[in-house]
Amino acid sequence: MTLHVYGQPCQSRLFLGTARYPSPASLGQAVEEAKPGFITVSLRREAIGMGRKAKSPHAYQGSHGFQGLLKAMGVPVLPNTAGCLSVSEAMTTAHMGRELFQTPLVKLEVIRDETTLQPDLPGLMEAARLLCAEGFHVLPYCTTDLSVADKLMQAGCTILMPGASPIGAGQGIHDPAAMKRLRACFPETILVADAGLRVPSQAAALMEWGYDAILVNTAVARAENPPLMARAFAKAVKAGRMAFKAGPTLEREEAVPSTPMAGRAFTDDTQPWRESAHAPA
Ligand SMILES: CC(=O)[C@@H](O)[C@H](O)COP(=O)(O)O
Repeated sequence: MTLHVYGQPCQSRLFLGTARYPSPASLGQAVEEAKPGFITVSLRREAIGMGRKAKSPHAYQGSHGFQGLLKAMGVPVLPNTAGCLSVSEAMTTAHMGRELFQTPLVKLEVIRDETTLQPDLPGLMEAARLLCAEGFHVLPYCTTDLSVADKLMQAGCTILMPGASPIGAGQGIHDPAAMKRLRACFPETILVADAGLRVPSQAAALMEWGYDAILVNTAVARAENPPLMARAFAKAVKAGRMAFKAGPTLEREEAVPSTPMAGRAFTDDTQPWRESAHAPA
């Protein structure tokens, strides 16, 4: 089943960040290898020749080279508000993204501070409310907090992007139970696991738990061989999704003999083998 992001079909369940690559060629090759569903672009950090406090789309006129590169990749762009420290800054950046890339989509980040890069949750909820009311299609970078998820959904978000661990730190999945709980509590919501992944097995695990997609940047961009790592993540996301659809067996506390009893070669009805909720076809 194809993933749709606010009605837009995705060619892949891997979304790729475009920052911190060693060169434009390396970024281009990584995108070529991963064939991601989206590439996400930080207006504040990526636009060439831009001051950090740029407030007008005209400040991005010097970024034609980078925009040309993005266009050449032929992958839908998801503008993001990475690095925005306030609601107003995130709103301004979202408007610039809409104008530059002609899309209502925005990956919304409102961060508390530049050291931890943790989401400022009250700010995030407020910005999400305002942007959704303006017709933006908002993908909020959030935590696994269930009440925050409720509020973001009430604001009009149909997709959530919970962080697995701090952005750029490569610490993997800090709290697997919380990631699984969010999945279980919001079975109909599109969940894109975001931030902190280091190796493809972590992306595969999240997909096995039923996450709909993965966003990764640093693990690919700062790998020794970014295109190869991009390809590895793409394969892991596919494998994880396939395993989820196949319906993994339950983990058990005790051993269960795998040798069948005489006359019962193909079934063992005394054992529940899977969760009752099955993966979609
Ligand atoms: C580019 C982007 O959106 C990042 O802010 C994102 O959260 C990815 O995090 P990693 O760099 O840890 O993969």
